[in-house]
Amino acid sequence: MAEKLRVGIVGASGYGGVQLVRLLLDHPRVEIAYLGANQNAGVPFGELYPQLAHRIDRVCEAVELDRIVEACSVVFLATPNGIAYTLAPGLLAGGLRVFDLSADYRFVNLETYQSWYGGDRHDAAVAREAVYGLPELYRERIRTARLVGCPGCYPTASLLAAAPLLKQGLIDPRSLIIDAKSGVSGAGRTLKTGSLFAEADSSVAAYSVARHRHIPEIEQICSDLAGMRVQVQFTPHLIPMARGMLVTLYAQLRDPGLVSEDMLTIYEAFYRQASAVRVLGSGIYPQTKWASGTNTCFIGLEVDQRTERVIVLSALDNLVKGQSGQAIQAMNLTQGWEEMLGLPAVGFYP
Ligand SMILES: NC(=O)C1=CN([C@@H]2O[C@H](COP(=O)(O)OP(=O)(O)OC[C@H]3O[C@@H](n4cnc5c(N)ncnc54)[C@H](OP(=O)(O)O)[C@@H]3O)[C@@H](O)[C@H]2O)C=CC1
Ligand SMILES: CC(=O)N[C@@H](CCC(=O)OP(=O)(O)O)C(=O)O
Repeated sequence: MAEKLRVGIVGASGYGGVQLVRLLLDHPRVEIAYLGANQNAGVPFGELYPQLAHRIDRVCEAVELDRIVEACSVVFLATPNGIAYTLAPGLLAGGLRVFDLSADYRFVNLETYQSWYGGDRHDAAVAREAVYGLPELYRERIRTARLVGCPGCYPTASLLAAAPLLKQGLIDPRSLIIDAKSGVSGAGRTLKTGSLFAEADSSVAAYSVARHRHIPEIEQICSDLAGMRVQVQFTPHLIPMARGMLVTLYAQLRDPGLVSEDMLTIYEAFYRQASAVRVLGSGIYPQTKWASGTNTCFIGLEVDQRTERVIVLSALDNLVKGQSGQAIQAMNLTQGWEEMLGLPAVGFYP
């Protein structure tokens, strides 16, 4: 049996971190060699997450570059925006492969990043090397990447819903409207008033309307797919559940003669090789519950012949296909392993 790949997780104490631990503990080809945290540095992981204490006996360490380079061949950065770009240059120089779960390495243009996220960046050469980590769209580039900027939940659910339409020129790209709903874990484990039970329970609300930070990221990839500049209307909502995401996308068809069955055939062909995407049959619309705990994105659609619009629905688990699972899927590709190795495809349902 080949030696196991030594992987590290920076931000192990957060929601993304604990998902990575959960999934990597059951991955047959890796061993967890390092866990890093910030305020929780020095705390045994099993104390933070007693439900995993019987599976992993590691302390969350302070984030020190030399220690990570010495311990690992691959590292996942599950940290808030603005941390990865301080670490990735040193980790790459130390010979590691880096999978960043934050937004730091998702942008081709660093000025776009800085105008939406702020920060003072001096890592342009490293950023140029980064590959956008959505395997369904950039599989071949990911295979050879040393640095992968993994997309988060909203861009993943939105782009998987939109990609066949844009790539094949089926819609007027200016008509794209994306309505998205996220469970509260999307906001991370850090304390925030909006994530309190009394705020989020029994209530639904939109936020960051017309100014959410995922707009430029979604537009960047939509433009790449369409071969022209695309602007989208994107509205996120917080809904009272712990995990899960549902996107409803609307767009005006170029050919009003297309019916739902034609469109389903197009989507099925587009995602035939994509083991993390399931295109549902006619009249079946996805539920977040089906995707819970899995690295699968479920897609359903309908053409409304009255309005000449297509409506595409996509559901995923924000913490798995929308975050940690996606990063592991990218790691599998860089190692030449089966893309879904170690990743659950069957949900908890109900
Ligand atoms: N939650 C989600 O659904 C998704 C999140 N993402 C992205 O993934 C990343 C992680 O998100 P999430 O897991 O939700 O976040 P959490 O808030 O749950 O966890 C953040 C983690 O980062 C650590 N951290 C904070 N500051 C530093 C620092 N200065 N140096 C090193 N580590 C630090 C924290 O350590 P400590 O606890 O010790 O302070 C903690 O482990 C974010 O960039 C987020 O945008 C992407 C897709 C979906
Ligand atoms: C509910 C909630 O607060 N969600 C987060 C999405 C987190 C995420 O996915 O962030 P990145 O893709 O940028 O890493 C938000 O709206 O900012």
